[in-house]
Amino acid sequence: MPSGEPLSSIGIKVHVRIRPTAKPSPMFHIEDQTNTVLIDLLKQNGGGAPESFVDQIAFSVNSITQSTDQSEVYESCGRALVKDFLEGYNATFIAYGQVGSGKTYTMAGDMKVNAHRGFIARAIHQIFEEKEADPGSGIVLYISYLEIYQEGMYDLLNQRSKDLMIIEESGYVYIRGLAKIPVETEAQALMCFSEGEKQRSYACHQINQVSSRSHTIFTLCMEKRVGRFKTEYDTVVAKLNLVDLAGFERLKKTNTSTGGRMRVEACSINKSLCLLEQAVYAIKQGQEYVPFRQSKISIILKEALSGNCRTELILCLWPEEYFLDETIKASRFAQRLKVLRTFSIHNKKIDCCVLNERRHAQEIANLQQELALKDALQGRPGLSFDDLTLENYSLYSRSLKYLCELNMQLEKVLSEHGLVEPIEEPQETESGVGELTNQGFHVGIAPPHARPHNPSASKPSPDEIHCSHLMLDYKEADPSNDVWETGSSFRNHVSCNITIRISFCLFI
Ligand SMILES: Nc1ncnc2c1ncn2[C@@H]1O[C@H](COP(=O)(O)OP(=O)(O)OP(=O)(O)O)[C@@H](O)[C@H]1O
Repeated sequence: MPSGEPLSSIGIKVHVRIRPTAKPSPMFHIEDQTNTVLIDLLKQNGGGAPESFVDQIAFSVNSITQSTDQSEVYESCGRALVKDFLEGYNATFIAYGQVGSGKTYTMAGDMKVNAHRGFIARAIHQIFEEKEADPGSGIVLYISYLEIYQEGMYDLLNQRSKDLMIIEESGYVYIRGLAKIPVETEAQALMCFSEGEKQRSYACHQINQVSSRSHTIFTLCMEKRVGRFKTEYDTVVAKLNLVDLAGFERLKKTNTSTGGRMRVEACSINKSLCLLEQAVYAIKQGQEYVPFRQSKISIILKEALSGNCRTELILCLWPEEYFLDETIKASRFAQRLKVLRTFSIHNKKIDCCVLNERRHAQEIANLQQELALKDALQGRPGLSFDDLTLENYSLYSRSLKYLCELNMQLEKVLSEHGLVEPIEEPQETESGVGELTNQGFHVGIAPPHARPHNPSASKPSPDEIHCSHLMLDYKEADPSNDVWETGSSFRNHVSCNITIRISFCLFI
């Protein structure tokens, strides 16, 4: 993909991961060839007993895996997205499903056993592998770890953090106060992740012994320098969000229906997921107003759902009879999400030099306008400043500086040798060829200050613009010798009988 080229819209990918279960439902099927999840529905017979499996709902997805092998799942669902991130594209990977379906197992896994490490540790490994393989790429990485617990936002990498605030600026969402920890090695990054994990809110209930009570977003930000002077844009930046959503739960099934903290947590989780679903539905329907601001997780996922981001979702399913309703509900959400389209831009940060150049270009444009206005007022129409480009401008500024220095040098050297009188008031010379001999010709090359001007033409040609160099030639002051040397080594000849010629043409 050529740098800086925006991509056309891309669809959100949905992968399904089916967790192992002792009692799989006979009504749950998968069709590997077409990547379809099929669920049989019982037809109710006038409120009586179900007649037969007559209806079937089909959910088509991008891939389905029943593997318990973490590495296999990462290779098929994660590696490509992390590669996109390393190339400079924003990416988000979301784990979604009911409680106990395997979201945290997929994202975090078990850090103590290598083979059981989840998506986050594997992504970190892939990123540092790439960084180390190409030390010249200058990859710089930062980590943030955010938790949304009962609509409050907390920094898992800073225990003292209070409820953080979301800032939305020019369509981008930031979390004010969220730490961005620079990490140089894989070990440092894993350490950050493990420290954050320790701060997460978990609880034990009937369905899951270690159930997440919050949504978490582990973010890796990358800056990749691509050579300061090679191109205009020299830093590629990208963000990888790894999202472990809390699972929706039926209060009766988790046995948290009798009040207390876990019930409040469950209600908050269910509500936020329901609001996220509403936002997804609104985008899918093409509604003008999308209710992102109704919940923290919705607004944080705004970019992943409809902005500059490559987004993939892993739908974790637990295909037991007991959870069939939850399986259908989760599959419906994923199906809606799958039709959403985002876009993806190769993100580049403009460096200060370029910004300065742009500022100069703007300044020139403003000055040109002013000068044109002045000329018009003074009755000098027809002068054009179009050819004074940024390049010419810097050439001009350099010539000017050079001129001033040379002028002083020239005066000094010549007056030291008693060849000329020091010049108090520099003559204003706009253009032309001055000739200086050791006979005492007064020389003054004044820094031009009026405007880009060539007396011989109303509009300077680009060639003439390039003449704004000062030429310093010298030759032996022998009239028969017509060979001019160029350069400032006339200093060595000054005591001899030489002629110095200064030619310049400035558009001032
Ligand atoms: N694909 C899988 N292979 C092996 N074990 C799994 C798999 N998925 C889940 N498990 C096991 O099931 C249990 C529950 O998984 P996990 O905690 O990841 O669910 P969850 O969706 O994150 O639940 P919650 O929403 O309550 O946090 C864990 O003990 C985990 O090890």
